[in-house]
Amino acid sequence: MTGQRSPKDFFRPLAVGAPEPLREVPARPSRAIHFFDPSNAKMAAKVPQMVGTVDVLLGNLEDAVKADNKEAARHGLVQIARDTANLGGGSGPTQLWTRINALDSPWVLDDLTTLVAEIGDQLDVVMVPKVQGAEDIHYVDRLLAQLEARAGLTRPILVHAILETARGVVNIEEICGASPRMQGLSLGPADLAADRRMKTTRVGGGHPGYVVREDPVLTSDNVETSQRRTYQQDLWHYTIARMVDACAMHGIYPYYGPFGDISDPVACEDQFRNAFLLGCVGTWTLHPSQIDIARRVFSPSVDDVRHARRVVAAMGDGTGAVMLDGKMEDDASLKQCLVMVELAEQLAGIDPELKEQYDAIEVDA
Ligand SMILES: CCC(=O)SCCNC(=O)CCNC(=O)[C@H](O)C(C)(C)COP(=O)(O)OP(=O)(O)OC[C@H]1O[C@@H](n2cnc3c(N)ncnc32)[C@H](O)[C@@H]1OP(=O)(O)O
Ligand SMILES: O=CC(=O)O
Ligand SMILES: [Mg+2]
Repeated sequence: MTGQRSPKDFFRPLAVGAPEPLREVPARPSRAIHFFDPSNAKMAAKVPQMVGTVDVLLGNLEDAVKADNKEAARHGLVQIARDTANLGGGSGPTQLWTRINALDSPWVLDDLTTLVAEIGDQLDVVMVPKVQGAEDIHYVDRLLAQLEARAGLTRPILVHAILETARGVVNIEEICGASPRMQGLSLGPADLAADRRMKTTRVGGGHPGYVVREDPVLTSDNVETSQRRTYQQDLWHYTIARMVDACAMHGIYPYYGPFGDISDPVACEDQFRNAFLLGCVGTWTLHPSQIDIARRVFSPSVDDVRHARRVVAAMGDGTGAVMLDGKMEDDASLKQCLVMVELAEQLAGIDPELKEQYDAIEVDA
């Protein structure tokens, strides 16, 4: 593809002395990417006690941080990273991510140069907002390599793109394949709605006007018999499905993004679950009350793990077809079950409560 590196150069470091790019993106649990504003003293004070209780802590520098607080947020993040034990750095229970300012903003260059120099060894992933195409990833890729080399880092910092422009959606495959640093994509429903000129005013979630109405049921005299019910549809289905395919094709991870109605945990849970079922591995949490919802939704249920283990056991060498509870299982349903079993194993490795629940599962033949 035009502008892409040739296969032989794809995994070469982009600066002398920069760490070797990874061949495979590590599958680290990231059910909740928890956003905090490092310039907000109350939020910042809560961060140390959140380590170990949430998969990812993300110091947000972009939207939702007031322009006057941009520098305080950047320096606040450096301070928090330095002062908080076991935060980020490729191992440990909680990763450290940041969302930098947009690439055309007056703040982004200082965001990257400061953060990589000061806390690059702790920073696991840099989330880049409003990514339009591969050129944005190429810019960040080269700059990160130069900064990593200067800082003497031995582990590459990964890059995550937010899909929040129409052009970004159109260019989704080239964005995912633009660099071995690409870790994943998040849906940015608020900016995406604005960029598409959708007629919504919400941050993610559904809309009562986006419905399908059932057909009229008529009597023999052509009179409608009852009220026609409507069914609310998911505004984000198309975009999330595209993200899931593009990410799976490139071996990287898709995430739902923000759900802004903090006071509606039920709808939040539904939106997160739709994304989980379609293939997303996690979501953003904007308020502490959303963390448990994300953790619950993006961890396979005990019933699903029990069923998946039963199918794996019944399928023996993994070929052929068997009947379980009146349903046919074969190589393809086995592969789905293995996704569930592997995710459960991975999560049990970092979540003692889940480990206990999964370990207690008894599988009958
Ligand atoms: C729209 C597209 C996007 O870009 S979404 C991503 C950008 N937005 C964000 O990052 C928003 C992050 N969240 C927030 O700013 C706050 O949670 C908002 C939504 C403003 C609500 O804050 P507030 O009114 O203080 O809520 P509250 O009174 O219920 O808070 C209770 C205590 O919890 C704290 N808290 C709040 N949010 C967080 C958070 N994200 N991380 C850590 N702590 C948080 C509050 O400071 C408050 O603390 P305390 O009990 O007063 O000490
Ligand atoms: O940044 C997120 C969005 O929804 O916009
Ligand atoms: Mg946005």
